[in-house]
Amino acid sequence: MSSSLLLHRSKPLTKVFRFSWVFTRPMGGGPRTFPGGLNKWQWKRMHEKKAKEKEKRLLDQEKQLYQARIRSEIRTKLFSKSDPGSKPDQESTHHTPMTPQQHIKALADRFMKAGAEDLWNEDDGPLKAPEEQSLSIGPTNERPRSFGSPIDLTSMISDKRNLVDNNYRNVNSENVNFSNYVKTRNYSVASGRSYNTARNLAGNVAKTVNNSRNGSDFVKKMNFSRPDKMRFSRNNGSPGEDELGLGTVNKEKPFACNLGNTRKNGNSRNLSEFIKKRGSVGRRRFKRNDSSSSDYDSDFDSVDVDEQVEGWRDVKKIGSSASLGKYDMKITKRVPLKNLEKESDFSEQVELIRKEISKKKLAENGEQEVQREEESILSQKRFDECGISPLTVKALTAAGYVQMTRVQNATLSVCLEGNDALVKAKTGTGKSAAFLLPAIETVLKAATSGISQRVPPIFVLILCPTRELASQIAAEAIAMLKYHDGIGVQTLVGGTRFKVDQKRLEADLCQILVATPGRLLDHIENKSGLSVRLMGLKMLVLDEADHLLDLGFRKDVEKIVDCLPRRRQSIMFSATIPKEVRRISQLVLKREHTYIDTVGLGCAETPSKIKQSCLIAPHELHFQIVHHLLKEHIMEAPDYKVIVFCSTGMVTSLLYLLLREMKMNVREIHSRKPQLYRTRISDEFRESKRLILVTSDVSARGMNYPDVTLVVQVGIPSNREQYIHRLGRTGREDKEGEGILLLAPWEEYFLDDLKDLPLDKFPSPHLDPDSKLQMEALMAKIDSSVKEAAYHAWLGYYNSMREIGRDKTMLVELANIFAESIGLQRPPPLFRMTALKMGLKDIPGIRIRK
Ligand SMILES: Nc1ncnc2c1ncn2[C@@H]1O[C@H](COP(=O)(O)OP(=O)(O)OP(=O)(O)O)[C@@H](O)[C@H]1O
Repeated sequence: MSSSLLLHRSKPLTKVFRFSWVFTRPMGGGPRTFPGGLNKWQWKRMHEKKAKEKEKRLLDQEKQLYQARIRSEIRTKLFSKSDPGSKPDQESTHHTPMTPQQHIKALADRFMKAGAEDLWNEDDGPLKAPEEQSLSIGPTNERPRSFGSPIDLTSMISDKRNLVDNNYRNVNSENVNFSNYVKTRNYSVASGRSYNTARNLAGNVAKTVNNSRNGSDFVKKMNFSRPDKMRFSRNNGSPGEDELGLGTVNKEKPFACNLGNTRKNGNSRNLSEFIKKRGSVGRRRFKRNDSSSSDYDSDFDSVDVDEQVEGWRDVKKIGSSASLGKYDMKITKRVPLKNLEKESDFSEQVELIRKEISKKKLAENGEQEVQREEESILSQKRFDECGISPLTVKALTAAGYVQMTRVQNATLSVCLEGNDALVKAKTGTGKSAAFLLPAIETVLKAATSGISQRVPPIFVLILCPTRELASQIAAEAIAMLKYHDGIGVQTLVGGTRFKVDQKRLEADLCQILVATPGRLLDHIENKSGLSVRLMGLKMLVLDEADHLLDLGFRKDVEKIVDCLPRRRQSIMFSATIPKEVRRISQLVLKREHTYIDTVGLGCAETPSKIKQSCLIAPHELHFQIVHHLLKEHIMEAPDYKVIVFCSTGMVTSLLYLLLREMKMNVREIHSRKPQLYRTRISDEFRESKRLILVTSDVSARGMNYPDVTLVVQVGIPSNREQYIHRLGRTGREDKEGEGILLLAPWEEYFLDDLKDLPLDKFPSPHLDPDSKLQMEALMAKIDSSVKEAAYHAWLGYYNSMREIGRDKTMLVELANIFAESIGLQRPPPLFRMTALKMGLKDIPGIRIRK
């Protein structure tokens, strides 16, 4: 498949149907007038027509898919034969989960209907075999058709025996055998046209037999072995009755077909019988050879070799039709009649085949190249080819960016044209630059428009969910603006002093503002002058768009959007865009926006180079297991860089303290920490190796810490999207990575949400009893206030999970086991109000603070 990029321009309904919805309701009846002033029948006909067109379109698509499949099947066969070292068919093709055969059968099943007749390629030959072309066998065509100079096997043997001997191996190994192919596809024919095929084939046999007195010798000399099964049968040639089971061929010598074996099959009449009835030539010949089945082999083999050698193109055609099995209605045109007309020159033919095969091989290598390109996040396009400012290109080059990533390539032109866009691309594929580049161009364009304004406008507003991410985006923007003068980038995030922000905004240049929604809204609502500056806004960017439209942020985002000018461009980016987000994206985007999905339908949303696995173990063992996993990983990867995600800030803090006690090189980031500390740790982790970061979801999205070797997720993530984003902190920029999800047995249901992702089962680790004791001893050293806070946070987090939150008794039981496992003698009490709000007031096991 070419690029998995999907471009879809959402169009408003009004574009499709520009009708006024006028319904005139007659007494007791349905509407008389339909949209567009159509009457009931016109309306109905219009819909029928549309439905037919749609069906035809779908059929066409399936047809193309089907044909491509056939071609790839043939290719696979060709090269698995040509390359002795290659893997067998099943392995060499990558069509999962269906095997190619299953897929073809499935597609063929769908063509079991009228309309499938036009399935063939143009070059497959005429729809009906012209009368003069068909081989006459049987009462209607008594005389065999003239094929020009018949193939003289005797002379061929004498002249070309060496060549044949030499080339047979090539032909045998490199070419697809018709019969073999037929066998693979379970070829059987169920129509009058298929009967022609039988006649042609039979005639072909007969002709060759007739013209080659030494046919059997020839075959013997070629050392053709007897095939294991070969079956031909037909019923009178009438449509629907005729059945030609073009049987199987010896696997070693695929050109060899055993007519002798055919006769053993009681269900089908064999070819010799068939020929006896239908053609005198065939009858005479087959009678003579009746005593020796190998001769029959020989006779047929020679024809088959002949066919193979004369043009393997026809193999392709035949392959296609054969693959339709009994559903095929157009066998006639598949008969490679014209091949029989020419006198064959073995050497030329073999040469031809060789050329064809090497051409195919080249094409296949090209395909592999394309596949490699598709796997890479980089596109073929360079930044200096995409029409952005040369100064930006210079800065990009200085930062080591030369080629665009695929998402950048896919989105840049759309964004530069001023369209609204919703963009989905895997984690670590360069989405930040994909929106920063058009943002910079927007500023450059707006700045040169020359309208002097009293207050300097902010041209681009970038919203993102976390403070660290805002800083990271601002830093990347500043790097891209390295050679541009007079363009300022600023951040507005929580955790800093409001007044300081305000002064900074007034004093320094700010055409691009990167902000978290809460703090930005504070500034807007405090009438700090920011709203006026935002009235000049040209572009709004939502990074981690799905998260910003989550319940936690949506209200703030809506309020912010309400304060922005309507004439603006809006673009939204994320690695995950669930359906609900697409639906509500019009809170921000114009209805006519472009949806760009570089992940592709049906493809895993996680980077392919991340090894993902899941480990199921009781909650109370989780900390011990994390320690074990870290130890193992550090031994395997000396330059380790690990992120451990915990469900809440306080649990993060507890695990951090415990790992620190265990002498691991560890840091923590979560929302309970002061912003300065968070920034410092974030910067340190970005620069470091051999470091473990224990964090809550504040680091889950967008954070670009290079070369993270392992991500461990402890406990169930809040949803599938969060799992994907956390995991995406590793395996960025096409690098390898590993992710382990650690779940309690009751959390296993979550795996249902990940069933389309390539998760393996992680083997249960052997936990060292000594380390358990050591851990208990160290846990005892940790301040109990931290443990109590962790217990409360744990309870709060899981209480908000629908699945467990409903069963309060169970929840409290599990929470109390957790409390015990972290060394709390008794579960810490809750405030009455808190317990009430959580619905836990009267649940056994919950203690209420007096
Ligand atoms: N054209 C490019 N050439 C080389 N490297 C690039 C290019 N564009 C981006 N990168 C690098 O790719 C890495 C990931 O980029 P970025 O953080 O923008 O990914 P992302 O898609 O936004 O990830 P996430 O979904 O996690 O937010 C960064 O280190 C960035 O420097």
